[in-house]
Amino acid sequence: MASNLALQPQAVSAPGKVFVAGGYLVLDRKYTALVFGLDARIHVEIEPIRTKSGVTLSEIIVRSPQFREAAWEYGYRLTEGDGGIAVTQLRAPIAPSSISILADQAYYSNPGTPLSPSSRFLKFDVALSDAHKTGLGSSAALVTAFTAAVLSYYLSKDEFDLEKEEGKRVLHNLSQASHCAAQGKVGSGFDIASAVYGSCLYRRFSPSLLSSLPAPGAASFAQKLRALVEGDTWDVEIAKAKVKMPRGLRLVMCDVDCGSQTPGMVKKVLKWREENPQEADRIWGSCRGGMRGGGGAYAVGDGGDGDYKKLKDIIASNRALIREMSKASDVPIEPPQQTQLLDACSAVPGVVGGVVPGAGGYDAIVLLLEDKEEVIGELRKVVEIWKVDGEGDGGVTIGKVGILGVREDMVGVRREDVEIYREWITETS
Ligand SMILES: Nc1ncnc2c1ncn2[C@@H]1O[C@H](COP(=O)(O)OP(=O)(O)O)[C@@H](O)[C@H]1O
Ligand SMILES: C[C@@](O)(CCOP(=O)(O)OP(=O)(O)O)CC(=O)O
Repeated sequence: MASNLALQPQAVSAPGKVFVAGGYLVLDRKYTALVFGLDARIHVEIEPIRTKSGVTLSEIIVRSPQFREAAWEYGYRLTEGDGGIAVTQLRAPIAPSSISILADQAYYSNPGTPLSPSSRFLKFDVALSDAHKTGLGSSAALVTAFTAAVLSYYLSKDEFDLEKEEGKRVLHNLSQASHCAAQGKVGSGFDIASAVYGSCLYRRFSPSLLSSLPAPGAASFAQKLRALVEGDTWDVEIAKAKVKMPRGLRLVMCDVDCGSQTPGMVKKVLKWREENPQEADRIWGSCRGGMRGGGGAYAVGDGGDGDYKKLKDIIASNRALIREMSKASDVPIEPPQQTQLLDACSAVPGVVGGVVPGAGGYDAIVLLLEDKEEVIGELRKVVEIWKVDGEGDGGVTIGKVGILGVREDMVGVRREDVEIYREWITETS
């Protein structure tokens, strides 16, 4: 570990995601997912604590200066028996920070104001708990950028280099372990994969890798965690080269206001699969066929004839299978309200098609379309006046639909120039 004198400010950003194909299936290692990274990023800047009085503090202070009262203070100590460094949240209300988190605008739909005319980030006049998230994977991008910033800060370049493949591999594995610990559950981890690598085809790691670790702080935790994240037993498969947006196309995401959230969708789908293995295997097997075609089509484009027929067919048959799975499991993955919206958007000239991203439900859709102003203009006309009459299926009424200011991006985690954040960083008193 570098000596204190050598610690230099570092900054890292990581992208959000949109999950395009393979939802639920990817929870099983037999299947892969197609996930796109987005151009909305979360940034983390880390630097020595600067106190006005010159006093040295043995603390890590984390702040989200875009939000009200968003500062967390931690003390740290080395545990016995190689349990690692234990981090304890402190109660003392000391203000500023050494680690700062800054999120691009598209992560939240709250109105914000720039600190200065050239400011890339907005100040939101709300607490973080009142922020309206747009669901772009803020927690995974945050954990990834945070982990990368901390590793870059405390380790020498020989020990950790974000620009090297090995650095990315260790960052990926450690971020997965941290995100699972923070969320208290093991998802497929597709969001951490896209935060590190950008758009990719993703096959998950075996969940048993993490369940065999001792609890954080318990004897030999540090040593076992290190061996796991640096070793070669981590069996994730990430194929970046297989995913390219066909020339001339782009993704557009729409945020859908709705009065209902459906908790427990994953649990319910997995229960259905357990109770109906034959039906589930048939549907999932067909989805996998579609995924192969889909991944390939995204990679090679559509022969340049401009009508994207092959892609249209793949999207249509994937959606039909998703609806079949929705019906069989009684989970609103692509509920009728979203079918109507997707069909209306897909009928706009220049729109190739669209799906409900990730776990599905009522709150978003993602569309693939020709990257032309007039196509977005026509699409805007359709979504801005979109209204489903009366209460839809399941008692859910869809409200306003908005186009988010994001698009796909191939770039994963990257170092940033610390100067971008200057106006957001304040001294500790
Ligand atoms: N700007 C931010 N600063 C600090 N924490 C944030 C910020 N944005 C999001 N988070 C954290 O990420 C969590 C959101 O995670 P999650 O509910 O999984 O949403 P998402 O679908 O966007 O990943 C929040 O509970 C919050 O703790
Ligand atoms: C069901 C899933 O396969 C995909 C869920 O994708 P979303 O994009 O809906 O996820 P969140 O951002 O966590 O809400 C679960 C998983 O793979 O972990």
